[in-house]
Amino acid sequence: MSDDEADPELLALLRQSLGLGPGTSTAPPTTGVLKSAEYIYDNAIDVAISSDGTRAAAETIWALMQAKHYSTETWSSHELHPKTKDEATVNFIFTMNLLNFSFWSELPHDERFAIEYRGERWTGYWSLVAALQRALDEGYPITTPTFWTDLGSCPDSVFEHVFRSATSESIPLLSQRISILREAGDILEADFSSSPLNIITRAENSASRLVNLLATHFPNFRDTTTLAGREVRLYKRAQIFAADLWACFNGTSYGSFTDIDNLTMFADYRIPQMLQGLHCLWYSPRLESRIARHDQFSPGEAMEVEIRGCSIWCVELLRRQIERKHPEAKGKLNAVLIDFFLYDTCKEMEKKGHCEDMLPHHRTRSIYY
Ligand SMILES: Nc1nc2c(c(CN[C@H]3C=C[C@H](O)[C@@H]3O)cn2[C@@H]2O[C@H](COP(=O)(O)O)[C@@H](O)[C@H]2O)c(=O)[nH]1
Repeated sequence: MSDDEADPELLALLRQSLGLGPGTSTAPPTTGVLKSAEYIYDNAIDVAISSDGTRAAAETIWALMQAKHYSTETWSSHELHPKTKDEATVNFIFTMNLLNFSFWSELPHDERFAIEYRGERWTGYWSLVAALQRALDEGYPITTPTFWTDLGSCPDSVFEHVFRSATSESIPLLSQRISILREAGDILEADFSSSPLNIITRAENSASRLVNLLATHFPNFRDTTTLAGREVRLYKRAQIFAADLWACFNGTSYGSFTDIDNLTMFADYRIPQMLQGLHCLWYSPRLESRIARHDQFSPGEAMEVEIRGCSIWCVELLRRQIERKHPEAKGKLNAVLIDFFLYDTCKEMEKKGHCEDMLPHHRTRSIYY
């Protein structure tokens, strides 16, 4: 394991004691996520990857991405995503990715947690983005880290107001979301002068180093678990933070990374559903029946880890397959764009009711995704 794959926390302490800067390692930094994904795939029992399914899906995905001219520009085209290319948007993206987890609901669509904003009801990930935009419109500096730790101007009731639902269902894990913001505010003050920009600067244009810095300093980004006795890293929100910056800033300014292609797919609960629906992922009958009956999977149980890890590895195989068949894709395609494309496509299909006949996504209540 390269020293950037050693335990990031231990490494940071070691560097500090040696008086070295955080980014002094010579080896190109890696996060260890892709290696973890391959290990999970090699040891999985209830999840497998279909080579026929992956080959077919690679063609479909590439054709559709081409037809849609899918690129980093797509990120800013979403109505609710911030449009200015400045520090305020960096803070918005950081806040969003501290909270970008677990929106799923067992209630019927019109009863589930929703945020009313600009005359529309937003659910899922978009409910989070809408809540943050609405709070800013209402004058709450919700994307300013020093606000999160100011109990005088930001008691819990402010967060309850910011995330107030248009239905009787509250946002899932509200108390955890509040704790995450308060803790992140304290850590930012202690280690980064209360500015998320300073984390990006310290990453020295390396997306991997940015991911490792988040995992080292912020427990809520430390999305790791074990499988068959070995620690595995998934780092879903830490990676998507770097990816959102890259896409929002079109690979320039605060989104300029020399190693963006080292990021993997983000192990959430939507993309695995798409990969299974595209016949890339195969689930064992016992796993499929648990998902079909909306069983809750505990964070870290083998089946849940296998779904997440094999999804990451499957997108890596999709990327390799596309580049094998379409050499022109080299340098234009990476796991981030495939992931973003699959997420957006899944949401478009859901809007048209095309997800009804797909196996549901798996249910895990977790702050990590
Ligand atoms: N792998 C992956 N997971 C993603 C996203 C996004 C949104 N990304 C935006 C940025 C660029 C894209 O173009 C999207 O516009 C949210 N999620 C995750 O999904 C879950 C929410 O699902 P639902 O409840 O159905 O909205 C939850 O775990 C959330 O963390 C993604 O892109 N990739």
